Amino acid sequence: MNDPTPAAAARASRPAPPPIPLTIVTGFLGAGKTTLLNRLLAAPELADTLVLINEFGEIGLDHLFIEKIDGDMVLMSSGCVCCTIRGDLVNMLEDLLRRLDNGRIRPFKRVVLETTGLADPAPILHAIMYHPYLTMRYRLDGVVALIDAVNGTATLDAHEEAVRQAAVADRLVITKSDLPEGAAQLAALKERLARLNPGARQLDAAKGEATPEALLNCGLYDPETKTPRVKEWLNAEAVEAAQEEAHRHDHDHHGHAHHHHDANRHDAHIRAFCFSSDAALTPASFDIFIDLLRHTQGPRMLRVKGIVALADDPARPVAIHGVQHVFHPPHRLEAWPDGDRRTRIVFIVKDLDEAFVHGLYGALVNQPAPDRPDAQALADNPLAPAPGGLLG
Ligand SMILES: Nc1nc2c(ncn2[C@@H]2O[C@H](COP(=O)(O)OP(=O)(O)OP(=O)(O)O)[C@@H](O)[C@H]2O)c(=O)[nH]1
Repeated sequence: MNDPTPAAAARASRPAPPPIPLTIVTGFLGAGKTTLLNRLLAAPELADTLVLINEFGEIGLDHLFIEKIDGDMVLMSSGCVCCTIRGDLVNMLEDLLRRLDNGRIRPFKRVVLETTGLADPAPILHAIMYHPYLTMRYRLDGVVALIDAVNGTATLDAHEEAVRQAAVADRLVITKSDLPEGAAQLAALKERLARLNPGARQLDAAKGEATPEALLNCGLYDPETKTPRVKEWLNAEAVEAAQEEAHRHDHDHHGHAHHHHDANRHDAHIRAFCFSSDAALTPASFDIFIDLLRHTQGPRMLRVKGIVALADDPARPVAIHGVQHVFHPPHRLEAWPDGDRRTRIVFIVKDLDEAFVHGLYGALVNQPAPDRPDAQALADNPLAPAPGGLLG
């Protein structure tokens, strides 16, 4: 229906605003996405950038680690953007446009979406590329996939999501080649990535090659430039989206809308949990906690990140980052990033039981599990060291 008011007429006569470039930053768990974003957001080219961060698991911590943000930031947690909250991503992108048009948020010139490390990028690309309104207002500027040189080869062997992330990318950013373990695998990794995605430029983050100029303005995302497998994935998404639409239509028709949710898209063994505690560890117990987790559970811990209160300086927590068996040196923060002063650690694990972590932490802060004495909790705990190990 035509709206005859002068305001509507003025709106209608305004030229359509240029589409807003949208960059997707993906890469497996712990590959270095937040680290790269922090560096990029400090650059003048990224002024007025709106950052969307999607986290896997109930409690997101990434926003605490983003140091400098010129634009706004929206955290989407409790689900992975590629599956459970795919509809939410579309709604959010539409909602941001409404707010922008109504002047209810600070204008932004660019959007960067950081996916979860477990995201399959195909449904995200599909949602953005084939949505009639979003394609008018956003210009998919490119997909940047990060690959960690230390864990990259093993991750590509074990996780199809990582293969897909690398295969759909316009830019492949290799991180951690500065670490000896990463440098040793670099040549083979680069060769593998070139086979997987011959059209994508490879950039070495440690050599300073992942600059805004190299990563932004990749041009409109074009699946035609990708290998045939990528096109297959995107087509599969088109079929699934059509099925979802039909399914939704059926349900709406019968008066009960139903949100389709493919919970099995990720490996059923992978899950996320957030551990929190009011009790502070001593620095020595903290070292033991990390060593025990690393040595006994390394391969099961896909990603560990958190902020930990230490008894020697509880006002300055320690940030920890673990990626499989590799724990990056923890660093002291100058202050707590928000009002919550509890130790909070997010674990993304494969076949690791949350109760083990609680038991170990409890034992180290002298808070044994209620049904077991302290030593017993440690001895029963699969995290407990083997005889002759650190505590053995
Ligand atoms: N040595 C080295 N460390 C790096 C590099 N890039 C990232 N890191 C470290 O790797 C760890 C994980 O980095 P993040 O940026 O949090 O990784 P992420 O991909 O955002 O992690 P998730 O959001 O959990 O998937 C941190 O300790 C970083 O300091 C690099 O190029 N070299």
